[in-house]
Amino acid sequence: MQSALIVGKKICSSLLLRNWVRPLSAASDKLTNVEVNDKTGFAKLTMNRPPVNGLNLDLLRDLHQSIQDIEKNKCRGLILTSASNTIFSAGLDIMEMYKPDQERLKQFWTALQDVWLALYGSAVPTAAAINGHSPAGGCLLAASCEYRVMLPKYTIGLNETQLGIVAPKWFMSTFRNVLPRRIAEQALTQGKMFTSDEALKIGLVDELAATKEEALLKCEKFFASFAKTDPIARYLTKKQLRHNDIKELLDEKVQDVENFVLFVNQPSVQKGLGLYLESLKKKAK
Ligand SMILES: CCCCCCCCC/C=C/C(=O)SCCNC(=O)CCNC(=O)[C@H](O)C(C)(C)COP(=O)(O)OP(=O)(O)OC[C@H]1O[C@@H](n2cnc3c(N)ncnc32)[C@H](O)[C@@H]1OP(=O)(O)O
Repeated sequence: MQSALIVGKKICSSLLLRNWVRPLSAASDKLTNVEVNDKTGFAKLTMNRPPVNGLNLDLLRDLHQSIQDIEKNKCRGLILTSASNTIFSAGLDIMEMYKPDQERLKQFWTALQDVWLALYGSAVPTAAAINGHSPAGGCLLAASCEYRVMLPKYTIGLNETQLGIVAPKWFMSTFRNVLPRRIAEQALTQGKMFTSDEALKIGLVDELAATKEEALLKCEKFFASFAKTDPIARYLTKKQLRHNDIKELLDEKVQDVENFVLFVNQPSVQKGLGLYLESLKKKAK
């Protein structure tokens, strides 16, 4: 592989002697972990924020950094997955939105925008190995990738309307990029969570796999399908197809943060989030 290491160079080169999988990021306290296969050039980006990979400010910043590192290293594919055995990601960490610190709330939404822009617009081919439940923000991350492989008996979807929340435009365009418009409209208005089988049927995921290992292999097979394409032509094609969605957010990025802050601070929204958090905690008892 041609890529140059940018993080943890010494650790990585010593690892290379005994193992062809090297970590791109060396810090042990990170909420994401990146491993690059030097034979294939494929990077596995693993979210690791127990118990549910709730997307808080720190995880979002970490994800953004990792996506940028993978991109700078000119990896040949990025597979997004989870360290949990049952949850891909529970979506946005509701604690970031409930009784929030106002400055942090802005940073939080900006970090989510940045992750989406980096992942949805990535020059590197992207795939998600969805090895657990994937509601809301978790579904957004998976749907931002170019290919999805899911394990059976989990659920995935943009459930915002069920929480009394309106998904922003760029969540919706991500769904519309994957699903036929009519199905996207129904799914979004119903806030529907799909089982793995249902998700396969409507095309929200591309394949099912029995195990995480099989899911990772299927993602790699997807990357291998580009073997005969020119990487730059491939990227420019993807870029043009996704251009309008990305431009729409870039043009309204600051306004979008303001809309979010205004929305979250509404007393009725705060009340709804509080009740939802309580219901999640009661369920855990
Ligand atoms: C105009 C523009 C306007 C803009 C308008 C604004 C748009 C906002 C868009 C919002 C996007 C989102 O992603 S909103 C987030 C939506 N996410 C969800 O609805 C998922 C909710 N969670 C679940 O369904 C489940 O937890 C699930 C993920 C399946 C895992 O189930 P399990 O039984 O394995 O685990 P649980 O016992 O439920 O959860 C373990 C612990 O994690 C906590 N937990 C679970 N999900 C959590 C979450 N998302 N945030 C915080 N905490 C969470 C639980 O309370 C438990 O806490 P303890 O009891 O303390 O251990």
